[in-house]
Amino acid sequence: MVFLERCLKYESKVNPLRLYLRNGFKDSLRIYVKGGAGGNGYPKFGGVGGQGGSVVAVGREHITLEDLCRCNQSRRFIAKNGTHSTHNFILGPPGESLKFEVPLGVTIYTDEGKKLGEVNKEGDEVIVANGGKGGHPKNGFLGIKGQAYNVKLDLKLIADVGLVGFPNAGKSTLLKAISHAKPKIASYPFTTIRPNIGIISYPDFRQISVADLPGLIEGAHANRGMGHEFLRHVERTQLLLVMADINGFRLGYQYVHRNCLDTIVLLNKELELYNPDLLSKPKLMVINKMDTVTDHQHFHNVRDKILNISDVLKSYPEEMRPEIPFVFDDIMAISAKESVDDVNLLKNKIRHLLDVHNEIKKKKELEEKAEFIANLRHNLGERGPLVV
Ligand SMILES: Nc1nc2c(ncn2[C@@H]2O[C@H](COP(=O)(O)OP(=O)(O)OP(=O)(O)O)[C@@H](O)[C@H]2O)c(=O)[nH]1
Ligand SMILES: [Mg+2]
Repeated sequence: MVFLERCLKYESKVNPLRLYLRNGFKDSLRIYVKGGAGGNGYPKFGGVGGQGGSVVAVGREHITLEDLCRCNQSRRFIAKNGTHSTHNFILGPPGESLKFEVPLGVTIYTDEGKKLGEVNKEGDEVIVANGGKGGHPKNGFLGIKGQAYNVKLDLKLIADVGLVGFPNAGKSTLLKAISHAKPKIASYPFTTIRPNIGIISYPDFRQISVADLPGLIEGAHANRGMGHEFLRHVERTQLLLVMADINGFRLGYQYVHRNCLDTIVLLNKELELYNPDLLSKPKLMVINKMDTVTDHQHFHNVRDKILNISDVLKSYPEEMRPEIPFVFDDIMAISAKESVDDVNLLKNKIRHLLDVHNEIKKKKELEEKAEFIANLRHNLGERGPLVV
């Protein structure tokens, strides 16, 4: 713990999302946890043993799963046993709990897949293994063992914006253009093999984090390609930025060429198959590589079709057709590589959309609260006034 505190002091001035860039990216970790055993009771005086300590995960902003490995290389987290009851201490003191720090966005599962809890905010605590009860008259004065098992820490990034698209669409190129991130960029598919995070910094010091994910291909839901397993990282983003290449995509010569609209329909289908809730998020459509086409009418055609997607989908085979069609907040045409103006416009659009949706969310929460209070008042009124 002391070492961890030292690590944290050193890291405390660094933006937590930047830590992922520096430390590489680990999004899953298996550890062993063991709650302390309860202390034995003292039959002669009816003494009760101390409760065993628990193992508790605590959410901390400035930490990564790599830090956790570095600070506890054995990956064993064991709490202290409760003290036996004696003639001096009829009630045995409880064992000390072991608290360890985990990054925000971690969900903890047992090997059987049971979810123990989520850590989403600074200071959130999840009891990962309970300590055993102390021995007392009803259990024959024998302390009970604490829970002991392996658990998996699954990290979902908490970025503001998630970049999704087919491979080669230019997602990493965009991330590089809007932030100081240095993702690998190349003209072949699947250049990005793990999520990258970049921070957009605005002149008024506002910062917005963007997660660039490996490209998705059709059939991703059936584990084709590698994008699917990373989709969980967009589950907690507030805005989805869907990116498509105006020229479409072809995985290789043995595969069919998908035009720009096809790739958007296929992305729609893949996101829906992964988790339909993703489709209710605010979404921005960005058509990239506009510098490669001379005729902008092509973009307008694609945009018109996206706006009429329900009709357009009728012409697609059933297996490609999503049930919940994309509805975008806006559709933009850019050249991530060649146009600084386009990139700046996009940066401002991202900020604007996040602000608008946050306002809507806040308003909705206030309305729900007001409705709850109104219902409460109504119910109390029916039962007559409260007498205190
Ligand atoms: N002409 C042009 N080329 C672009 C543009 N944006 C990206 N590219 C090129 O497209 C290729 C793929 O770009 P990436 O940024 O690696 O694409 P990606 O979507 O991150 O690809 P994956 O990581 O494989 O999913 C690279 O050769 C880029 O230079 C653009 O606006 N115009
Ligand atoms: Mg990439």
